[in-house]
Amino acid sequence: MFVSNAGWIHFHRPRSRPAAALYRQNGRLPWNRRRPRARRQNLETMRAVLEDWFGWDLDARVELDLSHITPHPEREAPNTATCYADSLVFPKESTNWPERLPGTALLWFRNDLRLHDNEALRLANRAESLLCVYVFDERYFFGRSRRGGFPRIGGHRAYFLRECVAALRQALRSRGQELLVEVGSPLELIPQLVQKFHVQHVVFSKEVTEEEVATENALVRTLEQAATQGKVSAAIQCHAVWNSTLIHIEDIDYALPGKVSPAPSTRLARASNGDPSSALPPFPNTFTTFRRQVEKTWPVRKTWKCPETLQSLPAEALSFRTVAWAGALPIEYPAEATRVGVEPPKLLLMRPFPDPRACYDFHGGEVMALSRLQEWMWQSRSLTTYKETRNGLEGPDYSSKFSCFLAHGCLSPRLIYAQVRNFEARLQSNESTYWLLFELLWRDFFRFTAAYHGNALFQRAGLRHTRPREGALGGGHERRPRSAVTRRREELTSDALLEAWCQGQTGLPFIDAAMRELLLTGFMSNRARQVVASFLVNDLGLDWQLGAEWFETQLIDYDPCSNWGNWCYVAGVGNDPRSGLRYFHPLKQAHEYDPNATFTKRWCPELFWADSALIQTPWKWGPKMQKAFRVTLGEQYPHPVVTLREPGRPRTASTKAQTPTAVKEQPNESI
Ligand SMILES: Cc1cc2nc3c(=O)[nH]c(=O)nc-3n(C[C@H](O)[C@H](O)[C@H](O)COP(=O)(O)OP(=O)(O)OC[C@H]3O[C@@H](n4cnc5c(N)ncnc54)[C@H](O)[C@@H]3O)c2cc1C
Repeated sequence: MFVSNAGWIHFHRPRSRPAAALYRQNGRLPWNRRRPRARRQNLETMRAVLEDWFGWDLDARVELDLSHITPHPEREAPNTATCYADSLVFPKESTNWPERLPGTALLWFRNDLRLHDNEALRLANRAESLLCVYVFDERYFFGRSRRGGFPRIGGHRAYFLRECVAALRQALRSRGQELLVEVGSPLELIPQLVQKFHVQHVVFSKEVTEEEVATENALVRTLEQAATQGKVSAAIQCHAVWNSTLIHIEDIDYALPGKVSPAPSTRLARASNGDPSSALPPFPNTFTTFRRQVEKTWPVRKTWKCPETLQSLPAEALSFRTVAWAGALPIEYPAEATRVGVEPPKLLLMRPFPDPRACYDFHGGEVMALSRLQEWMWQSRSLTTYKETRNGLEGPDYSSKFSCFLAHGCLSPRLIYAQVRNFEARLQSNESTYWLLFELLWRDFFRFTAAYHGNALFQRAGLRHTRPREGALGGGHERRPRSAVTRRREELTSDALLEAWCQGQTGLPFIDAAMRELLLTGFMSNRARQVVASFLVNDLGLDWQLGAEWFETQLIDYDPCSNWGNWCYVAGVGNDPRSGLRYFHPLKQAHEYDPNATFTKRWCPELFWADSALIQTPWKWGPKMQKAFRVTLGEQYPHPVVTLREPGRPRTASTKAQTPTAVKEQPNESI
């Protein structure tokens, strides 16, 4: 496969296929250097053709090496050091870190898979030698969610994560370092490495959610125990570094567990159990209070640039650089997987078939993240219209698509901030440029909220500590005489309803389109997320935790704080100043955000012939209409699992009492 000077992508044909068939299939694809989208589509087609040749095992057997294709000049991956040189300056000292760390530091990469603005790396690099480690945590790869029993991590995210780790390893190698990759439990593996390489400092980025904090604390306990038994150095120290938010936890005046001042470089056990009963006020319940306080001064620290060279590997580790001991990026699950009796796991780290309808071709890694930042902000200048387009559903540029990179730590939120300020100073400052920062504050807010409320975020009662209404059929329902359709709803069990929702088979085209997009690509727009979440809670009357768990499985950009925080919010158990559930009427939302039904038809192609004005209410189609639209309900497309009240019709007194508040956008509060 190569790109000719004329800009055509040529495929070599595998010999095993008849030449005529292949020629029809591949031929030549135009690769227009001036049109990145066209190029992307061609690359997608190319991938699809290759997938077809090699079947579903493409990624396992053949690594698509596109590096020899000359990159499009506009899409060229920027070099962190040069491209953003003016915003990447050394920040004020974050904490009271020591100038030097004696001995070897082990840097455990978690959701901070980048070199730029990575404070954990910065601290670890002060040691005499540095050992970088990433562990594919078996708990997520083999585990199941608590209520729904879904896999904790699905194929889309697993593949993206693998790309992020591969890119990190590449970046470290280019600076004379190495990334040791392991699969298993960090609680077992890290102490082993500490012992083997005589590590004195274990450095990692601080997380805030239940499981991750439990892991951190357990690791500290294990190391302390090992130290008392003489297995590891008695001077072993753990350093948990705050690394993930726009606003540093130390720079907001709220009492939060995890606040580490005044002595951050102490044992984690002391550090992570900050005292919430200190003199500082508690973290606010509402976003507005938090935002106003932050916006008074915007205390965003400057970003930190990674040095060109890093400390060397410990002497004992130098030998593993060229041997398999450095760990292979797992394409398939390790043999031990069969021991725990999980289903064939090899699919999970492989990319599901890349759907050419996806709004964006997500690839993990720091370079891809910086490239996206460059492309979206500076080249297409989509930032200038972000506020107007952010509720879109289709295409790469209606929103930034930064979330996937932020969730895995390939992109620093402070770098985005610096770039926005740069953009405002050089090109344009308007409501849209502000709004991106506003959304990043929502991300921070959910993270601090998770830190403050701890486990409550994952409980059914959420942050309100009140029980949500049990199985209530929300405000979308009209009390009508029973029809065939409403009977169907009653006959369906909760499991069947959940299954229909997850698979995009509810019979409500807009909902199905969004859920199929999630299933097939691992991404869904913010607007669609709100609508499908509201539908699950209010219209299907299902437990919101099941929805949150399904999102956890599917989303590439899964972030426990943003996901569970938003779900709590929609389910009415979060920190929404308005009481009650938030209701997004699916029909109203469809008419408003997908008026021509292009999004719906893209993901529900069986409804392609349906009239755009009628497509959202298939239960109203009589036999003649079904014939005209070339679809038979119950065959090509399912009957709806619920019937919905027409939007805008006044509610009766009896339904009013039960119904959740329909969402009326409040510009200063809406997410
Ligand atoms: C039910 C539900 C579940 C969600 N789960 C996740 C999740 O697991 N991970 C995740 O990153 N986001 C989640 N979100 C928030 C939001 O939908 C995504 O961040 C956004 O769609 C990502 O696309 P983008 O990067 O193009 O967003 P943009 O509109 O370009 O926003 C820029 C950035 O701001 C932040 N942001 C925007 N909206 C929100 C929000 N509502 N809450 C928190 N941060 C926000 C994100 O970091 C995002 O990357 C969820 C929203 C809902 C309603």
